[in-house]
Amino acid sequence: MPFQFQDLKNHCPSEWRDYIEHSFVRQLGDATLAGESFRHYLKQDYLFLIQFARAFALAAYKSPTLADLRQAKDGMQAILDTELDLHIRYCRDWGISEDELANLPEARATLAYTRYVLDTGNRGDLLDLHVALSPCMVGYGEIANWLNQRAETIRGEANPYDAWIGMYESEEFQEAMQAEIRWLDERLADVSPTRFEQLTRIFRDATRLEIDFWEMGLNLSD
Ligand SMILES: Cc1ncc(C[n+]2csc(CCO)c2C)c(N)n1
Repeated sequence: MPFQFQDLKNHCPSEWRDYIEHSFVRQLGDATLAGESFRHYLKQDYLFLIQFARAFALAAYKSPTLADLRQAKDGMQAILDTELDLHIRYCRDWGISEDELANLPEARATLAYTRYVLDTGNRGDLLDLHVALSPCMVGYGEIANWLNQRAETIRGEANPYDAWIGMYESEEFQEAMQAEIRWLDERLADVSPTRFEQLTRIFRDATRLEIDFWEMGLNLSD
């Protein structure tokens, strides 16, 4: 039986659920999340995005084929040329200036997660790195879909977090998420059970670090 991305989730169902259905996510959906928590999250997410651009640069270095190299370059370019600018504008709407963003210290949860991903990529190969990136690449799309099928979720102007959900439910983002799943399904089909066990550990750890990122937002921890 070839392995698939779905098998990674099946190997840590409680961690995956705790990430997707986290209190931060629920409160964001039903519009009860404290603005202060969301602002803390947004500020740290700016720093997170910068480190993720580095992770795509590492993916380029670790690319065995031209197609992989181009894919890594596109990922880095998307963050540097589009997403960071969008994020800066979004932060401004929430009262966070570019100057403030430029002088932020990294919270421990941001440090732990991003450096874990970079270290996993450094030690391993491109598949290890993609598995470490996958809770980020796939989870946010799943979160938007989970929120949309939840009765308690409020959409539209009554929810100040509506634009956040809108970003990750967008066709463009959902397509990028599916492309990542297809890439992983192709590679995972060829791995041995032992190799799959190693990859499961990486997936579980990265998912736990996503949970910590939500916790950091809720608790305003640095
Ligand atoms: C903690 C945290 N986890 C995941 C994402 C989502 N995300 C960040 S970079 C990226 C790749 C797209 O170019 C995606 C999907 C986030 N923003 N913050």
